[in-house]
Amino acid sequence: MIVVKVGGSSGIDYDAVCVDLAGRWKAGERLILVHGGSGETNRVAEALGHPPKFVTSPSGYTSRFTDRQTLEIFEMVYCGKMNKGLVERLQRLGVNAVGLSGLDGRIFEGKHKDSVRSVEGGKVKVLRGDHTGTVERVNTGLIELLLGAGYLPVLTPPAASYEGVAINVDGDRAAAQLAVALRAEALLLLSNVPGLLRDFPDESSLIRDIPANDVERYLEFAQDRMKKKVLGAAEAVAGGVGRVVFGDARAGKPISAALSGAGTVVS
Ligand SMILES: Nc1ncnc2c1ncn2[C@@H]1O[C@H](COP(=O)(O)OP(=O)(O)OP(=O)(O)O)[C@@H](O)[C@H]1O
Repeated sequence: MIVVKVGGSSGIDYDAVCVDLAGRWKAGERLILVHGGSGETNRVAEALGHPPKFVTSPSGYTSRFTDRQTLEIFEMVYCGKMNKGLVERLQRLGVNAVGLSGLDGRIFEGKHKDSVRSVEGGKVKVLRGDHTGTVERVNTGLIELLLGAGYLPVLTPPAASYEGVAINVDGDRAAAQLAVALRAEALLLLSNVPGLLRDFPDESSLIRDIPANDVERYLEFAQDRMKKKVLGAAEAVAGGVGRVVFGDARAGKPISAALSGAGTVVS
């Protein structure tokens, strides 16, 4: 089993990802697609007059402050436009894909965090009314049912809280938990960069290999949202996933390239 997570930043070639995915699926490989949608969510939120608000925690992690209205916009984009766009591409390529969010069948579950600490102007503020959390549990029953019946699952945040509330969760870490739960042989985190760069945005500074027992040390090279990918990779390899690759989804055959060693390989 291979878990492929494709991001939602600008420049990603979703046609290239789906053509590659469809080819491998039809050849008999079992794969699951997880996706993001941050770039499009930002555009739609601006257009709807509710611009995105990002907060940086005292430990340096950036996240989207998700009030109820933001959550609804997030769902429109992630579960609507992005998810159905990918399912449609796969259907046109002859793959019977099924798109679901983590809320459906409680595929992704975690604790609801209602407040977040944010560093603003050198001071730490507590913001309430946040609909976020982290995936702690993956319920694989529905996924196994779909895979067993020949469907390719296309999954997206949000997740379900233990009380059944929709929560915005990081897609990379959700994909990592999924890969662990399914005992996947590989997790591919594909985005609009060649991999983890030692000196972002200099693409010639690509880090080619990271030893599985030393992933967290590489957090120092990751800025803002890349930190979550490094954290997800650490969680996946600690949970028994054989290999995590940070790969490029901007062109070519992104999945095949990542599986044949392009990008940053954590193993
Ligand atoms: N050291 C680094 N190497 C590579 N990219 C980095 C680094 N530090 C920060 N980044 C940023 O991380 C981004 C990738 O993370 P991001 O979460 O935005 O992507 P995504 O997975 O495509 O999106 P989504 O959240 O929608 O799934 C890159 O576009 C880049 O701007």
